Amino acid sequence: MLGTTVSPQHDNLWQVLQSYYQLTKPRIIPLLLITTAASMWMAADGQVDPLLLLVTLVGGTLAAASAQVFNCIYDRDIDYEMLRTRHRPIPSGKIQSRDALLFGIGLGCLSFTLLTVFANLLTALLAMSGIVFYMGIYTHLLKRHTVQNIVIGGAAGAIPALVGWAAVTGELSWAAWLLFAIVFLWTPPHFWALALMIREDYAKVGIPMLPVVEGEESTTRQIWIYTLLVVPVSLMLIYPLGVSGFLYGAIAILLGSIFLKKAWQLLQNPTDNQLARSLFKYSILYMMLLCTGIVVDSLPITHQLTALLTDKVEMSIAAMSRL
Ligand code: HEM
Ligand SMILES: CC(C)=CCC/C(C)=C/CC/C(C)=C/COP(=O)(O)OP(=O)(O)O
Repeated sequence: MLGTTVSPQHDNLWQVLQSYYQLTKPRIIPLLLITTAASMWMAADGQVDPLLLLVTLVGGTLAAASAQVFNCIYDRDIDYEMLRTRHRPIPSGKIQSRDALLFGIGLGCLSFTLLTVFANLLTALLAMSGIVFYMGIYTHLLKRHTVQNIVIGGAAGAIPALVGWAAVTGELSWAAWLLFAIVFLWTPPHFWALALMIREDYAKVGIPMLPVVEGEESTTRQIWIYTLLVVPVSLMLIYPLGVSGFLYGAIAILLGSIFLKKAWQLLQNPTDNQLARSLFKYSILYMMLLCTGIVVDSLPITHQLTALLTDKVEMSIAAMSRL
């Protein structure tokens, strides 16, 4: 049954368009796309075909939007109950579930067609698997039933990294799976920091998010463990995989140190909402800058500058050893 929680309001065209836009949870999509783009640059050794980049990012946007629309339909009952989400288009009565369903299907079909025609079938299938995983596994099976919901469900959010690699190469490789692993391990600190701030909302609707079920101390301990894991895993792009270099390494170490410091501070003060907010905001900046680091590191100009610098250092060492 696809009835709405509140009877639909009649708005002008602009308001209707805005409501459909809001239904796609648009604020999250850019970061998903940044992981796709980073993966594409890495796969293409810094030289990405601009048309393929555009098509993949548009296809990825449509797929993520479709997934979010289905999630909004399925979760309309709890979205209506929670303060953070009750203004969303379905619980607030601006869009009917039936119309949203057609919109979500349309977005998914467009994405599949675009990616199949202009990228390749693997890319399109991966994007569709993102929709199925987010909707079927995370939203339906896990979110309301297990405290591990976002750990396993986090795999959906990591799929865009695979999409980017597949678009460039037509296959998957260790590097693609490593970027997947970085996003996967990053998701628990990202989400639990936020969940610490809004646990009452989740408790009210009976969603078993970790801070609700196990409390602040256990949550901050698990945030710390995942942060401890994500930092060394981010460095594996340099060794053993050898797909990123010194510049990325410096960026990953700097960003990772700040991530660890913030997670450690929260571990020492599990009830401090300001620290949780700061970690949540930083988690977004971390992923944004880490992916930017991957892109910049992959550029031919960076390779040339690194080679030049290495030559100079080697020459200086040779000159000093002759003295
Ligand atoms: C299971 C995995 C995830 C869960 C449960 C989750 C949950 C959330 C929630 C509840 C918010 C607050 C949104 C709001 O206030 O409406 C949020 C914000 C955000 N998430 Fe995640 N997230 C997950 C994975 C990801 C991934 C993989 C990315 C991108 C790589 C991402 C990027 C963002 C961004 C950029 C924001 C901030 C949006 C804003 O500006 O308000 N999230 N996340
Ligand atoms: C390739 C592809 C299409 C991948 C799908 C990626 C995707 C849509 C990830 C979303 C991750 C996310 C923000 C989950 C929050 O859901 P929630 O239901 O817990 O959030 P809410 O409480 O704000 O509703």
